[in-house]
Amino acid sequence: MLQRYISKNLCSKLCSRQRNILFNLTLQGHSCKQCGFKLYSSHKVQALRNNNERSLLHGNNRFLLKLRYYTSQVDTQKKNGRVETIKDNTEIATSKKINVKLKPSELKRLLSLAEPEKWTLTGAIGLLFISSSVTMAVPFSLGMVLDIIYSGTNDLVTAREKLDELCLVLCGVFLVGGLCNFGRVYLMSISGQRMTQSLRKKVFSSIMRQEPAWFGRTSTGELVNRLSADTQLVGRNLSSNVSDGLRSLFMVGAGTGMMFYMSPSLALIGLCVVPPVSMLAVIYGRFVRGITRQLQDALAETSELAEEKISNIKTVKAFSKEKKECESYAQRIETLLQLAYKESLAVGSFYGLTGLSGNTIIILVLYYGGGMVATEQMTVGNLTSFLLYAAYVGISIGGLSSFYTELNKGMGAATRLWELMDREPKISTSGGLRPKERPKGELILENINFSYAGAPLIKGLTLHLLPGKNVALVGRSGCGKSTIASLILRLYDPDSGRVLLDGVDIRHLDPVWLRSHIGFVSQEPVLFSGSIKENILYGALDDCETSEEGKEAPWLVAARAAQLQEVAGGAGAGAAGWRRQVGARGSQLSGGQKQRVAIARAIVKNPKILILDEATSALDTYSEYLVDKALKEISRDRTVLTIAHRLSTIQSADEVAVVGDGVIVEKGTYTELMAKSDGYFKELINHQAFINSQPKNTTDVQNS
Ligand SMILES: Nc1ncnc2c1ncn2[C@@H]1O[C@H](COP(=O)(O)OP(=O)(O)OP(=O)(O)O)[C@@H](O)[C@H]1O
Repeated sequence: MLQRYISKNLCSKLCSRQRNILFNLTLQGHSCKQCGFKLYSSHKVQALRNNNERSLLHGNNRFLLKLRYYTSQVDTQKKNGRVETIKDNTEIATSKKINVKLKPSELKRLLSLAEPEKWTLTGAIGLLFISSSVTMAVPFSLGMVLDIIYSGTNDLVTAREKLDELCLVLCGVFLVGGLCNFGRVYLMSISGQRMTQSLRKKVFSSIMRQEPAWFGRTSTGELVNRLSADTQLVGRNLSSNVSDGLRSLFMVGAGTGMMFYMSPSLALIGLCVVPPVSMLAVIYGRFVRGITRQLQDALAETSELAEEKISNIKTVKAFSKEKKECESYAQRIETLLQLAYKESLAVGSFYGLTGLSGNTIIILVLYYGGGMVATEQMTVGNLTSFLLYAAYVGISIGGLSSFYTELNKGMGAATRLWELMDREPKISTSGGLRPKERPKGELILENINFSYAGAPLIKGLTLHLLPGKNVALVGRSGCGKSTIASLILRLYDPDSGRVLLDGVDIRHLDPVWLRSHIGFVSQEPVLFSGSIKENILYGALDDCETSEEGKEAPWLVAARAAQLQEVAGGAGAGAAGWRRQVGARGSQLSGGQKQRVAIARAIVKNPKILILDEATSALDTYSEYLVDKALKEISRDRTVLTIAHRLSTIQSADEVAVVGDGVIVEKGTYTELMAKSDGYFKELINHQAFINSQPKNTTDVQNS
């Protein structure tokens, strides 16, 4: 069953991606029920291209699958345009079994989340006990009323007076009970909301802390799902669910106590159904925890698909893939539905059985209790009270089962959150040296080796960047130019070798300090929803919004340097112009306009080092001329690394460094490199000149 689960799920996950890369999986398996796919130990299966970690849950066991591949093999496939048989030693896969049984320490950790709300929760629990006591007083009072009525007393006036008195007291008690109930629900609800929001903040900051490589392996849908659904489930568990559970527990305890008080023998008969129900609850709880985890995983995959396709709707439409996307979504929903069916079956059976046991208690009490009334061992009032207590106990056992179900769902969600919150990033967000002086800006990449997911890309690269100099980094597409920029920004750490800033290994520097001195314009600039001004200020340090007397504010200087006046409404652009909204991901701006906002955002903090990854590629010739002029101006006294394809950008650099096969193959001025008769750079430029001279006949659709 377990093995079938793994093969079935893994297979459906892998099949859905349809990538032609093969993996060896060190897993035993049976046939996939859906497609008949067989998974044996060391069997080759179609798998994802990127390094991939998947966790699959069955019952109490989570399986962590680590899938890896070597890029060299992928490249071979790409070049030949067909799938090749991959040698056995080219892929590695491991599986690790992690037990996720509900442990007392985890329950304690779950409860510790409620620590900041302890006083509100204590108040709510106090109110809960009062309101529950009031509820538990009902059967007893009813019994008393009945006994007054059936007492056979001839003194009707006395009976009437007793009845009036009792009903008046009961009215007051019930009013207090109602108020307490309101207070309990209100306090529990607000503390639940507060716990959810605080958990969301913690989880979000854990996500923000992680290094970029981790994001490459983790789906956005899953993260969003953890942030929204899992946190809510945990928050609700610690408030409303605990409240309802405590109420049920109190009612079961008090009800059972009263039953024993009124008739121990009848109580024993009535409660004989409790032990089997409890055992059933334990088995059921384990099942629910497992299925919740699977459901949340499936939901995350579904959200990821929806998020990716909706945010790239123009590409979907341009290729008329609406129908295909709807089908893929429906397929994921179907998987979700199958899991939901399983859950519904389990929940339905459990609720049905607990309801049945509640009713069995009542029938047993009626049967034996009726006999006791007939033999005058019990009064009618006592039997009625007893019956009501039995009914309350029955209903509350149902309530306890629902509490247990929710608790297990909450534990499933909490373990997912802890995985995230406990993860220590490989590159910390802050901490390390923060030199007082501004850096000079001398950068040395020393014998750098770097690989993505075990696939070597940079192989012993050395590069020296001097302050005040502009170095153009050129090379074929995919040779690793952007990766070099990422290494300088310390988005990744090299496998070996060092990146030195003014002679200090950047791994010893505070990443916040380091990045505050680097301005970066990426190849595909990403803007955030908000105004032009807000987007520029996103790159600012502190005081870039305000200006010194008689001077323009730094953000405005940056905006003008990046030729943004026209985007904000012309030369005399006023405050309203700079408040122009850019839309989600900058969708209301053209590619070139987005690039200019990104340039302004990079230079607003007056960085010592400037990395421009094809920063002017989306600009028209005139804007490029203007921005280039501005960039030249602001490049003075800075270390500039320009990743460039355009000839004009390369020609204007002080030095050109050519990347090939993971190292710098050539270095020199443009003229020097072009003077080499059989140089790599010369061939590259000649090839590019040939391509540029060909008529363009393809159009790519950009999601702008
Ligand atoms: N996060 C990643 N995970 C795995 N592989 C990656 C990742 N990012 C880039 N790569 C791979 O690394 C190689 C180098 O990528 P990079 O973006 O550095 O190249 P580039 O020289 O800047 O390319 P281009 O000129 O086309 O922008 C490519 O083969 C790419 O597929």
